[in-house]
Amino acid sequence: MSVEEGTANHGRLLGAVRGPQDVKRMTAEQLDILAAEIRDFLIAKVSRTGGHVGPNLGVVELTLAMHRVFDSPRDRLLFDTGHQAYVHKILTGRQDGFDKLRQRGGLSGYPSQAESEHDLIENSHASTALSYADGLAKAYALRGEQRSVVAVVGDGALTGGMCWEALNNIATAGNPLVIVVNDNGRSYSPTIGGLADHLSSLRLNPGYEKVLDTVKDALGSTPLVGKPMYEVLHAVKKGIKDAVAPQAMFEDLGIKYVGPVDGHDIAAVESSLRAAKNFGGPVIVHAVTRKGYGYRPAEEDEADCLHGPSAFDAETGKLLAAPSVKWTQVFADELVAIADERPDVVGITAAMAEPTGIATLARKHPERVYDVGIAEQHAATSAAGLAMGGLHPVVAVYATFLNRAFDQVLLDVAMHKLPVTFVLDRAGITGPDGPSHYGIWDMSVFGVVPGLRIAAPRDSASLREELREAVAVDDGPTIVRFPTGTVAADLPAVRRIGSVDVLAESARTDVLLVAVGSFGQLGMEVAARLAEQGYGVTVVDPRWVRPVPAELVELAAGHRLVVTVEDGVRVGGVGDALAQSMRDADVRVPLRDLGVPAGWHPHGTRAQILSDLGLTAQDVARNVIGWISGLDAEPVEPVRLPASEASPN
Ligand SMILES: Cc1ncc(C[n+]2csc(CCOP(=O)(O)OP(=O)(O)O)c2C)c(N)n1
Ligand SMILES: CC(=O)[C@@H](O)[C@H](O)COP(=O)(O)O
Ligand SMILES: [Mg+2]
Repeated sequence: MSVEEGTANHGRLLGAVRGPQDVKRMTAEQLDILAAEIRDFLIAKVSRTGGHVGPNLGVVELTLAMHRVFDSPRDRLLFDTGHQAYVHKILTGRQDGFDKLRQRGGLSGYPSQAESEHDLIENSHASTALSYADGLAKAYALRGEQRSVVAVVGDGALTGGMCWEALNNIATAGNPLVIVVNDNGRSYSPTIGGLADHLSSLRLNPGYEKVLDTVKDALGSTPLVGKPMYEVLHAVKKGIKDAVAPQAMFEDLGIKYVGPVDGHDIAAVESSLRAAKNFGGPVIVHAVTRKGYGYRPAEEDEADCLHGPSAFDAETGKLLAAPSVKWTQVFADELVAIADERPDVVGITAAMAEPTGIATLARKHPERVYDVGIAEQHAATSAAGLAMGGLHPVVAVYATFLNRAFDQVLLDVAMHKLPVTFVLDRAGITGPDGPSHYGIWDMSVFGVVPGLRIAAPRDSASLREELREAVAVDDGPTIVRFPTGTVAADLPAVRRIGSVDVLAESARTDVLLVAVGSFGQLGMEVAARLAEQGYGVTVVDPRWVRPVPAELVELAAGHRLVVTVEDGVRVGGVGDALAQSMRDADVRVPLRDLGVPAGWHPHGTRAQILSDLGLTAQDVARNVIGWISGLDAEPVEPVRLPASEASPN
């Protein structure tokens, strides 16, 4: 495409970029223009679709430099968490896809192998890229392939334990590997912990910068000619660093350190990357960037630098969606009320205080909230320690992120019967973030943990009630899980049997419909549709879904058909567990379980994906009518006894 044609699309230079080779030829002046055009493009497109505008504005120059120094896809560029790969997608031929970013059938918000040969890691969970990179570099070394491996990892992701496991192995292996630390000082909020302090000591030490500039000027005319010269240059810098900046941490690991470099200075980043590329061993390039760089509404956004907003006004950065009562806020407000009454209740967040609502508690009781960084495993076991110390921790994470702490929940918490409450926001199908963000595993995966109880509230009132019940449990862990978005209108029960809420019942007991969590409303709509066909449906909300309440088995025995519907995987879900309890009690009523098939479901809106999965009132009702009418039509077969038990006559 010519520059002129490109102009018609996205900007004079950007419109002409169809692949990385187009940026390799550009002059410094053109690159500055291109960076500005990319920023304009990101703001224009992501303001309409929503997405990770802040993180991507911070990596424009960094990504340009990476694609100029390395030859993707032969050289592999890995993005930790992957939410900051939009610029990479823009430079690898996918500009046209941004009108449908994170929409069904459109561009994924994360790298996607189906989209491009330039993409590799699709997993949106943080702190994994260095482990992938370690393995990839070992594979290339063993196969004798001369290919660079470059991993971009944020300062937030670097607080995840896997990164340190990987760094330990990377240092030992000694394979050529470039680790770009994208240090903008923030996860959502400012990054916490000793590592963050260390990184800031590196990037903020004026003495080091001044001395370094002097050395660089002196050596500036000396072209880097591979390892020998690099060693000289590096030895000098290392000596200086040790003198003015205590940055031995990385180098004592056996990994060379280059930086800190201004991550918005393309030439400086390129120079560091070329040095790292030619070094012949593992190198960390410490790039200092600013989240939301070049867009004032993002730069000035105190909460999270417009980390991942929904659609927003490009001029002001203000969200376009009207505020609605979110599940998260209901949880946050009730947690504060509980904490006001219970001094033993404390909150833990894994670098997501605002998104999980824990920040509300922190504003009221700052001394009782712990941000552990992106470290869910540590969150779980440090919660166990807090509980051992006489407190009741409430660990608030997105459901999908607790997956990585299964062992910690199972053994460190549950086996010790410790009173820890895990509040899982974004449980079930979420939508725009796609398969690795779907919180669909918890009721199955954690449902097998002995002594752990799982609550799935259906509305605000039940969330408040079940959260209180959870923090009142003192002989084991609890989970309270709820979906993303606007909380459903309160759905009152007609009565309660044990811990089970009956939402609707009829004179006929054709169907027991077990509607898990926020599917309570769906259950009511299904019952109405079946009533039109003359069938009677008892709709129940189990409230505490694992272990399965015994009352459900008793209720099942009084119906012709049991149907369960849950916003979680079917395998090992509530339906499976209820079927097992019914078998154990010899209750031989047919049961059909509806839920999410275990699999990698595409991104879209929550409603679209649930519809694609048949989890709508219309689809469920149609299924139930088919099943119940099938029972009507079934001849009553005599129970066939095995021959040996048949009566002699
Ligand atoms: C295991 C895990 N926990 C939490 C998250 C949610 N999350 C997405 S991005 C992000 C912050 C990442 O910070 P950083 O690595 O510094 O990248 P930046 O956004 O600053 O570019 C978090 C906590 C996640 N993706 N994975
Ligand atoms: C990349 C990441 O894990 C988060 O930024 C996530 O995209 C946030 O999801 P919500 O928009 O549901 O808070
Ligand atoms: Mg960061």
